[in-house]
Amino acid sequence: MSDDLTTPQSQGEAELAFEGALRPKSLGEFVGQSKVRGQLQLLLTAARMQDRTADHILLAGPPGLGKTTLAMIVAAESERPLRMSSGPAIQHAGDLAAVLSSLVPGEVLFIDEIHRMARSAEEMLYLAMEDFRIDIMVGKGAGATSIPLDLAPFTLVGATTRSGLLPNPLRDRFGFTAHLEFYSDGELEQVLDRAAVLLELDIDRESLAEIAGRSRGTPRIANRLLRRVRDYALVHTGRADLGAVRAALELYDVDALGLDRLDRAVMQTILTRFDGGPVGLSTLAVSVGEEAETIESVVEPFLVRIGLISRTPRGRVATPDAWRHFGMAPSSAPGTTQQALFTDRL
Ligand SMILES: Nc1ncnc2c1ncn2[C@@H]1O[C@H](COP(=O)(O)OP(=O)(O)OP(=O)(O)O)[C@@H](O)[C@H]1O
Ligand SMILES: [Mg+2]
Repeated sequence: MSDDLTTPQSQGEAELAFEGALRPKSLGEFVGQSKVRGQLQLLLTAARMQDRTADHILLAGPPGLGKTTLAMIVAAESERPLRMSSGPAIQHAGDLAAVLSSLVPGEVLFIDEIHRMARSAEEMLYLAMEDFRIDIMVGKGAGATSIPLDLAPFTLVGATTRSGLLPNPLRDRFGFTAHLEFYSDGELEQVLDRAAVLLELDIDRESLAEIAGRSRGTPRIANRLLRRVRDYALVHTGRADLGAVRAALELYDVDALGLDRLDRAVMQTILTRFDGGPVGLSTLAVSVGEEAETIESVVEPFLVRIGLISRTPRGRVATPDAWRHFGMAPSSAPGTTQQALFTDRL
């Protein structure tokens, strides 16, 4: 991925430390996602009333919307210890067996990017989730035997940016799937307001609204832009006002809609190379030199949400708003790029 200010993925250690400091610690502090919050609250309260471990929870949604934060909150609210792992770290069933067999009763196990776990581990996880038991294979070939091992009851919290990639048997074993949505500008203002207090930054409402509007519906980006505005105020203007916000965001190429370089590259490609579309996902990915997965899970959901592209059975199409935002007019001779039109992977 690029290192643009508006990529929703986390960028390095400094940002991780910063995120840790700003992470809400309870459901009450968690801004927005009111539906998901209500659903989680009920599930956790019921478990607590019966003094049992909560059902397994799957958190699905684009990067930076609060999946890791919610996993930590689940553990904190249920007053249980939290173990953190991730799909890429579980490349063999043995990796998972080691984690599962060392859990203490009631522990919350967070597996980030769960769609990237090894297949063999996935199968072990089915049994573990359902019966709190795993079968450990010993030996090879005809002499191989499986030894059953009982596990302490645990709550699995899985996070994924690609819930479509999860096999059905795994998805079905979660008691609840939370689909996180992009945040409204008003909600992002609340996120920023809270962050400004924690950063001891004096900033007015108008400025917060301006940052919120350019944050791609994503708290991680909102917080990152706020940091750059803080820098700008420190170095140049002495205070974080609308002038500082506009100048800082212009300096970092964040446009009025919060589009970043990759968003713009995708839009320009659809508009100019493909005459507004329709164009298929993999053709688009090749054209902008980015992986189809990134386009599909990071770029496209946001562009669809703000109404710049729509998905049709024949591929991605630019909307009239898109032509307007980029100051272009639809080509008067549609079909001139027909030979470049593919409708793969709709
Ligand atoms: N609802 C929220 N209220 C306040 N701050 C939030 C909220 N959601 C996320 N944040 C902030 O955004 C940052 C990123 O959130 P988080 O790390 O939980 O995202 P994520 O969904 O796990 O992203 P990824 O898919 O990249 O792992 C957090 O550090 C936190 O400061
Ligand atoms: Mg995360």
